[in-house]
Amino acid sequence: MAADRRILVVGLENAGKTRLLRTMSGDVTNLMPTRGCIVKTISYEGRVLSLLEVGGFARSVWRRYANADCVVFVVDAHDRGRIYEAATALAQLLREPRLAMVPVLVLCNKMDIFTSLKPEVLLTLFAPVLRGRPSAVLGCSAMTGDGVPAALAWLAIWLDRTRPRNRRTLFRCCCYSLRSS
Ligand SMILES: Nc1nc2c(ncn2[C@@H]2O[C@H](COP(=O)(O)OP(=O)(O)OP(=O)(O)O)[C@@H](O)[C@H]2O)c(=O)[nH]1
Ligand SMILES: [Mg+2]
Repeated sequence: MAADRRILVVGLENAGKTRLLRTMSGDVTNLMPTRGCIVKTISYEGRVLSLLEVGGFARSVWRRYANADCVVFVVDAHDRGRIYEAATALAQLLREPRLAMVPVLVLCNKMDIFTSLKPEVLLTLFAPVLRGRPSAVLGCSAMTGDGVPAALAWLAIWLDRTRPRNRRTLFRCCCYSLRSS
């Protein structure tokens, strides 16, 4: 089996990260805010993707998990009052040197709610944060699954173009976080 590729999934509390991972893996159990982190491993067209969610409440430790091949940043596009906070949080994370040039996918979640901000609007806010690296800003609904296949397809393209990183510390950090949360 192919070596797994590791994707760091972060975003503010309530953005929909756990729902997204569950939609990707076909798990429909109840949601709770994530304390520490969650790992979901899925198969996608011959690839093994390990998706590591670090909860929004654990924002101060996101960068401990920077040894990833790709970053997915989930935004609650319906929560207009926290959009700037979300962009600032991503900008702070991407100052981490280990994330230089790592592909970043911004997922504008909750597109099933018609008053949510559209990806085109959020693009203007996130573009300066993403400048100089492979990136995309896409809409999705973790609730209905709309946009999730396109997100996976984008990740697959960029993972195939980049070599796996040396990430021996990723799961050690993860165990530490689970013990300490
Ligand atoms: N309408 C709608 N609600 C969503 C969507 N995605 C998530 N939610 C809801 O938003 C709430 C938070 O979802 P979670 O997946 O737990 O959010 P999270 O980003 O993992 O939050 P933390 O673990 O606290 O960082 C839940 O009530 C979800 O059902 C979506 O696409 N549309
Ligand atoms: Mg969560």
